[in-house]
Amino acid sequence: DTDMETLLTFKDSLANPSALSNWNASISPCHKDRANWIGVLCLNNTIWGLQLENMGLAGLVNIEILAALPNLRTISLMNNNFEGTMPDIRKLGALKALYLSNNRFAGQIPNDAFKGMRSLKKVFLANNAFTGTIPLSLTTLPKLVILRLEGNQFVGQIPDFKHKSVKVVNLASNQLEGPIPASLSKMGASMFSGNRNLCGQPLQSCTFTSPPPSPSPKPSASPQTVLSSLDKEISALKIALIVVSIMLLVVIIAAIIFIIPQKKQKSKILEATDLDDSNKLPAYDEGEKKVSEGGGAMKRSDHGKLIFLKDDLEAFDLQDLLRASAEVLGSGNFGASYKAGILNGEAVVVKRYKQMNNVGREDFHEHMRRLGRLNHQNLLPLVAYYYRREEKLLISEFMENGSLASHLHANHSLDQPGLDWPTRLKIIKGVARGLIYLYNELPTLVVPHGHLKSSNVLLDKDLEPLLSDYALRPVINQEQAHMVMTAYKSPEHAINGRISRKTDVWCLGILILEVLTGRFPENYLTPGYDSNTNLATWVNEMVKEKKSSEVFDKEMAGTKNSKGEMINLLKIGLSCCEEDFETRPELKEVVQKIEQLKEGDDEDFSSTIGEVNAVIFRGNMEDESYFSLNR
Ligand SMILES: Nc1ncnc2c1ncn2[C@@H]1O[C@H](COP(=O)(O)OP(=O)(O)OP(=O)(O)O)[C@@H](O)[C@H]1O
Repeated sequence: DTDMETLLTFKDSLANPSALSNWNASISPCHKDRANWIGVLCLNNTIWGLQLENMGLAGLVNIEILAALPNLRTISLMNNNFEGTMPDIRKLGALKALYLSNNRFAGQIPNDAFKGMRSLKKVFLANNAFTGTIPLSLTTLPKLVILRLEGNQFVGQIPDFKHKSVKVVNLASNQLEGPIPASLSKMGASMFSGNRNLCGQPLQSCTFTSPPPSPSPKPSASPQTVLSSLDKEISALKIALIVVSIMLLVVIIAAIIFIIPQKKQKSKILEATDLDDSNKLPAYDEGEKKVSEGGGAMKRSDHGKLIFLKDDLEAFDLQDLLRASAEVLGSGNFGASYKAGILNGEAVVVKRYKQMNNVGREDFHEHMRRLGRLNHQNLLPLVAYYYRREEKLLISEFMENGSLASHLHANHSLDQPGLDWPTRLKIIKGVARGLIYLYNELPTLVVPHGHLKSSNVLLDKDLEPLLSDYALRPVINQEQAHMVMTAYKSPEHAINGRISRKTDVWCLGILILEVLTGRFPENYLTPGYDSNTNLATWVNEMVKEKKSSEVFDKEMAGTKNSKGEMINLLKIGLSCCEEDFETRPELKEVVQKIEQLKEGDDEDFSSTIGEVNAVIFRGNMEDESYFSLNR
């Protein structure tokens, strides 16, 4: 009720709240995790976010009112016409994300406007009319990850950002001048473009017209003074060493008394779940074995708990998992995956993640609960998870048809023929549906999937695709994400140092080309993006060199009468791989186009390959935009 009152007060404070028409007292804003009111994000009957975007809201906004919502973590007012000065947010100390871009906020932001905002990770103030210098309190936010100030009128020098957490600071199109501080020198040059006079890495180095004044020479000291000051320094060093040794001794004694007995208990769990550096449990070394072998001394109470997200599957516990026969499925960027047969005969997959240890326990639980609520036929449901600070286990159902990658790239036989065209199109359609579902359900994530690739598209018994490893970016260590996640292999990350909601579109494009060509995207084998090893570059080159007969996978059957659809899908794939993400289509647009493709009938491909190529050439010649889009 209080939350409702707060929101109604907020609505009344707005000049034209007509878009919030269903905000009224007849129904509460949230029912469990579902929102009854537009733009409200709910969790367990409480409000954790407001997403009032593109609503034509205008006038002044009093964000302070929202401080009465105890669980509010994210506020977005983007793409409206709000005006006035920077809203005062300091009473919302738990806020994690503030999105105010694309409004008409103006004027100088006070230096202490962000003081004490210890949880703030994302600050989007882009494309407003802010003036004056960049507020210093922004530079001291301990958790800041993304700051977007582009398209304002900030003046003066860029201050130094103190915390390593900062990954993106976009300052383009302001009136800033002077040297770029070392803390930001690794960002892409586009982050600083369109300013008055900035210099230093990653832009051109600063040239000073007059050399800085040289310090006045110190009078030289006599040998006696030098020796006596050296003496003093040495005795100060001795004292410091003695103090440090005593402190160390105390710490070691305390460790022996308190910590080691506790550690012994914990290590029993470690014995059960730890892999060595080679990413294999010792018990897994000889293929299929009992996981608990060698760990027989474990008591039931010693195990950590598996936390189940789907009630119907709560049929086993960690001990069952550890006892189960298990088989290594493979080892990816994040860690290894195991297939484990549990008591009721069903198989589950346990995947170990080592790059999730920066995220706090509560944030991790909250994110897992969020993922557990997702429900779509093209998403692999997360069944359960296990939390330990250094390592996490995520448990999902085993998909008997393996991954799309294994179907596309394994050697085919009569028993396991390659996928035919109707099946490949069905898979792409399912992937597109799963993706758009993620986009709709996770509106606040920058990349709702983030790790889309063919080994993360699993196939059920009917070859229906299910996406896996989705929406993990918020819990993956930021400093490792760029090494392991496919989103970070996109051109925009290489060029602009950023990823966006269009980055999954790029990954989808690569996946489409992989499905059509049967070629493995080599660019995923190296860190970062390299246009030379990019599949889209290869396809474009082949078409330009009139070698398009080699573009489509020769093992793809069932292509007769489908050439138009195949070419259309190839074009969709290439448009998704557009390097400039501004001109790349939105996911919604791509999914609509994919949905319109028909699945064709089942005849032999070889007889039509010539025709297909002829149509590709004709299509390209006729469609000017085809090449210009995919230069
Ligand atoms: N639920 C599942 N059912 C069947 N096979 C699976 C399942 N989950 C993963 N696999 C398969 O196990 C293998 C290893 O998967 P894993 O997710 O560990 O690595 P990856 O997808 O290759 O890389 P990354 O760690 O970057 O996601 C892959 O071939 C994958 O397709």
